[in-house]
Amino acid sequence: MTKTGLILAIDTKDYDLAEQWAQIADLTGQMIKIGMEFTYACGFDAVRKLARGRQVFLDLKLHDIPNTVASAIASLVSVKPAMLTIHTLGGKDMIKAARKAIDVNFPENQKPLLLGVTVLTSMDQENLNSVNLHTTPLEQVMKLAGMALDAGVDGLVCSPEEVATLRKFYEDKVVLVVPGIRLENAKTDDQKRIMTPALAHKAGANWIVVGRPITQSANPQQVAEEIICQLQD
Ligand SMILES: O=c1ccn([C@@H]2O[C@H](COP(=O)(O)O)[C@@H](O)[C@H]2O)c(=O)[nH]1
Repeated sequence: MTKTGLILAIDTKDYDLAEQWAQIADLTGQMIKIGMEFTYACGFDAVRKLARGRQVFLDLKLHDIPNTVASAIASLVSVKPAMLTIHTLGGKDMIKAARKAIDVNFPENQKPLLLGVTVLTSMDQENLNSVNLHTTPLEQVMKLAGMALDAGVDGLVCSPEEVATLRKFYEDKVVLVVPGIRLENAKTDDQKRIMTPALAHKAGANWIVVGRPITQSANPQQVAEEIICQLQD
């Protein structure tokens, strides 16, 4: 069975709260995810400060022309992220430029994994249709996955619903990072393609990403520990 780790999503505009959550992640041995909310609100000095001494997934979901994405990635070296994201919908030229930017700019032992976001976990069939995509989420994820892996990503961000198919097809040749995790299998917010931690682990996720179910709970550390228990075989 694939080993699954927990990544805590630090989605807040408040530096002190981010530090409190990151310390819970430190105690339970988790990686932290820094995304747009914290970065835009607190700035890059704060990102570097929060990242210092920690394993960081920098989830900025870059999506622009190849030259701009490559230049942006070159500016992220000082954060020393373990993983970073681009949108696969940026296309193969953008992905190849991102690959090259990592290979050229990051020191050999500090190259982050390049992850391609496939179909956002907040999108269901209706949402796909609304952007004129008349495929199922699974078909769209598989199509983007093939293109993105050919173009040079190390792994994919997908919903738990696609993990088993991707794992069967690519075996252990791809890193699968999986948000859309909910403690109950019931849709209550913006996440549409969801699963519990235990089921995402069984399906073959390398990492699950969890934010609000931990950070908005009455006892974040306890919930994090309970989730980690669900990831044991
Ligand atoms: O398809 C995607 C890609 C990224 N995310 C990010 O993961 C976390 C999930 O947080 P929750 O509070 O557990 O919903 C959040 O930072 C998203 O930006 C995603 O949800 N789906």
